[in-house]
Amino acid sequence: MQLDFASMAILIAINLAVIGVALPLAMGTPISRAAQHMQGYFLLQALGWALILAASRIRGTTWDPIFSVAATCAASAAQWLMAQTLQSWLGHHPLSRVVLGLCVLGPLGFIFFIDSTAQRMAWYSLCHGLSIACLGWMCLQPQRPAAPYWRYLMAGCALVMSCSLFTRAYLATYTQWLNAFTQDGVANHVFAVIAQVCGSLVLVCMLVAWRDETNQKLRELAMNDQLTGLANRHALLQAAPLMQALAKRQQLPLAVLLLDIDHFKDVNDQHGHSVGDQALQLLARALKSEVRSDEMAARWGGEEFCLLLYAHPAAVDAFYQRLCVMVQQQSLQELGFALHLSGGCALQSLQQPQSLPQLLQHADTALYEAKSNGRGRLVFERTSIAPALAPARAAQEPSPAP
Ligand SMILES: Nc1nc2c(ncn2[C@@H]2O[C@H](COP(=O)(O)OP(=O)(O)OP(=O)(O)O)[C@@H](O)[C@H]2O)c(=O)[nH]1
Repeated sequence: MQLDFASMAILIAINLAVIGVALPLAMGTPISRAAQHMQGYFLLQALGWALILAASRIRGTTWDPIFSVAATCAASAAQWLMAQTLQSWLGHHPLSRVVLGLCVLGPLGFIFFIDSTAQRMAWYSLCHGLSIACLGWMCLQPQRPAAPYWRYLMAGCALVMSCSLFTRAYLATYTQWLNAFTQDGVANHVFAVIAQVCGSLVLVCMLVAWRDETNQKLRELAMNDQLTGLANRHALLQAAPLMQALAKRQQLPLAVLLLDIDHFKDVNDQHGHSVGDQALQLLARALKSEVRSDEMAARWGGEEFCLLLYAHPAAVDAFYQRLCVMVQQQSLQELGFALHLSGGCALQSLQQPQSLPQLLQHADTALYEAKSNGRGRLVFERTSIAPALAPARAAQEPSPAP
């Protein structure tokens, strides 16, 4: 079966136009600015192929050069839109100016060499190949790190495309083998297929990598507290059943510790809301440095933090003491006054494990008791297995107001 260039060009143009038109259906409307650029890329490429085909049908007439120049303009504009899409994803890159220059020089040189089919083709292929090589380099040297594997694949596609365009420029300049975009024969077919497959692959990679990144960011937003960078309540509630099950299976102690900054309202009132925010961030930093990687610290809400620790009561108590000293020292240094903490703790019974809401309820009751009894202390919930520690902590000095 023989496939002539005209049939192939028609198929490619229809294919690109359909992708361009259907893109909003796949991505959902309204589409982002980057997706609009991508849509423009497909539609302009389709237009470029249609114009090349039209020019080949009217060879020798005055319309031939006009259609041919219009085709190169469409392909160059598509190239520029691809660079724009890439930059929307990976950030602005200085090489984009070079791409813009090549996208302008390509059609200009094409007009300059308009009388020689081989020369104009060689020039345009060279400019196009260089600008695609620049896009490949932009994928390898992004302004911000992102999806390395997808970027390597995109850079590989760009390399294949630019090599095929340089080869085409060479063949057009030094051989009779290939001297027109529309010439029938294997060479042009191969170049057309490479351009379409690699061009589409680059854009698909961009879309998939971008979508993955966005999903990842959304997951992080849903699970993290924006002010402190700690896990949020939702993340803790998700992680807790697994930690409870692990503690039960391995017979580990599991403590639910609620921590609350004392007189935090006064911090805000006396020093301002931004200092209050700094105080929360300071405590979060201390928690991150003290809590082990298999345990969990989350901002429960306001100035209250919830911790899940694999620790016996004595270890929880030691943890609390260490944390209080650290937070007091750091807050004195950084904020000019000392922060004090109250804590309420409930322990999961190894014999009759309670549900997380029950444990939280018990920890909250213990925290309330710590607050009522003067603050600046850790209270264990009464049914927990460390009754001896509660009075010991209760003997502490109540924390002064900041
Ligand atoms: N700066 C800042 N303040 C917050 C934030 N979330 C909650 N707050 C403040 O935290 C304060 C909590 O006040 P209270 O519940 O009365 O607690 P408290 O003053 O610490 O009193 P005790 O807990 O009884 O010692 C309120 O003034 C809230 O406005 C936040 O993200 N940033």
